[in-house]
Amino acid sequence: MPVNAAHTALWPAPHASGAVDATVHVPGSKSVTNRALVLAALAAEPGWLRRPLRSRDTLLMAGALRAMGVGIEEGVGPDGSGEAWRVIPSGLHGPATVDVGNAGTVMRFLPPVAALADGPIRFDGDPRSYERPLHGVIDALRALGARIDDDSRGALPLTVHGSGALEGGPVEIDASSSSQFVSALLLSGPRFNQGVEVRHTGSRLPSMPHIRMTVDMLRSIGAQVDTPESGGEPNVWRVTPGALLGRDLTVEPDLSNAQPFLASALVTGGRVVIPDWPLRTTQPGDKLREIFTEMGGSCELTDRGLEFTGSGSIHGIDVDLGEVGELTPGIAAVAALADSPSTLRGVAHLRLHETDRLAALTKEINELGGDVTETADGLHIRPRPLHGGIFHTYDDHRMATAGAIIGLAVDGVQIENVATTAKTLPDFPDLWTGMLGN
Ligand SMILES: O=C(O)C1=C[C@@H](OP(=O)(O)O)[C@@H](O)[C@H](O)C1
Ligand SMILES: C=C(OP(=O)(O)O)C(=O)O
Repeated sequence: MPVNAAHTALWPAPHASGAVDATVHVPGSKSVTNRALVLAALAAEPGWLRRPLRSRDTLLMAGALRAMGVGIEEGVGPDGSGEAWRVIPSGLHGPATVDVGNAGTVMRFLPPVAALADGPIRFDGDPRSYERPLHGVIDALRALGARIDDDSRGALPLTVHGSGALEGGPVEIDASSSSQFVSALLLSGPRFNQGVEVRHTGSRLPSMPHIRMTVDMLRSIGAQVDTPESGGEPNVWRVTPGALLGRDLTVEPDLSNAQPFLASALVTGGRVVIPDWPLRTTQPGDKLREIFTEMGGSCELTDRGLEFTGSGSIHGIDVDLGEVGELTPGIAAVAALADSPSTLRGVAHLRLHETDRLAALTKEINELGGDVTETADGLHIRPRPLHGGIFHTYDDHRMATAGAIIGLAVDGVQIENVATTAKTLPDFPDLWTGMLGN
């Protein structure tokens, strides 16, 4: 289908005729896959990545690393089980061009990698990528010794003129608009001559679980990282220079992408099982066990995975989502169907995500008859009877899945450009209809 046709195409969101009862195998985590690719590319020896997510964001990451000289080959993991990528590090080099699409992980994690390459690396992406904050990464890299041409905009497009090495050392950044600034500098930190010491100077720091994920994954391949949680100063992370090991890593299912499926149990009073739900994880989606329980469900971790059951009632919630911002669209969709109002707080930075998510959720839910108002840092949602209509998605995968959740309970919801779910979950329409038994 030509791109424009895909954009305007309408997908009739399936209406649930009864309680769902399904097992849904959710593909791998975007955040884990893209960190694992970067770390494997910076390692001193080849590594394996099993069950990687294959979606627009991760294929862009793999393509960008390949363009800088890294080998990423299709294969079968060392124990013969499952599809895998074998990542073979090499001397990183330019000239190369990186398409970041609208992937925050690609646009933020790769400029520090490019600073370690020999030669110019040009970064460009979707129109929205020009509007997403990148100044924290650009300013920090300059302070650490990199040369970057960005036409003084502090944003994409830009060129990193890598010289094969970066001095590194201490740097201050304000990461209140994205935790990915911190993760980006830490991920490449072991390869900087002096390592890196990142001090966050802003007020809030969103998405702490994603920073913990960065630290955990760095440690698991041999990096030494000091953090506020390991007895260091508040808001300071320090990575010691050193070689990274090649690892054999199996990617966990994407728990944020499990959200619409769990929501379907809440909305229909049904039951959904997500196999391979990790017992211990840094993924923010794990918080759904608590949030969706408070909203009316119950869950149990068993040998089969996470078994989540809806009670038939959905309750409103008052919650700070600053740590788990990417869950906001799905929670807002469920809240619009609840039996009492909700207040979602702590997510002002969502205005700079794939789209302005606070504005988009307000407009789209209200156009279906809802009563949502934006606050300085979130949403007030007062449930009202909703009706069918077009749910616009603004090239935002999580808007599409939020619309699908509402469509379960409201007849006649049509999702514009459901194909945008390919950013992190290309199988979404099939998994959704499969779950509903269609
Ligand atoms: O590091 C990561 O993998 C992510 C961090 C978060 O970004 P922000 O801190 O910009 O919200 C999150 O919303 C995004 O989906 C993935
Ligand atoms: C904010 C998100 O993505 P990105 O990695 O592009 O920031 C998201 O997936 O919800």
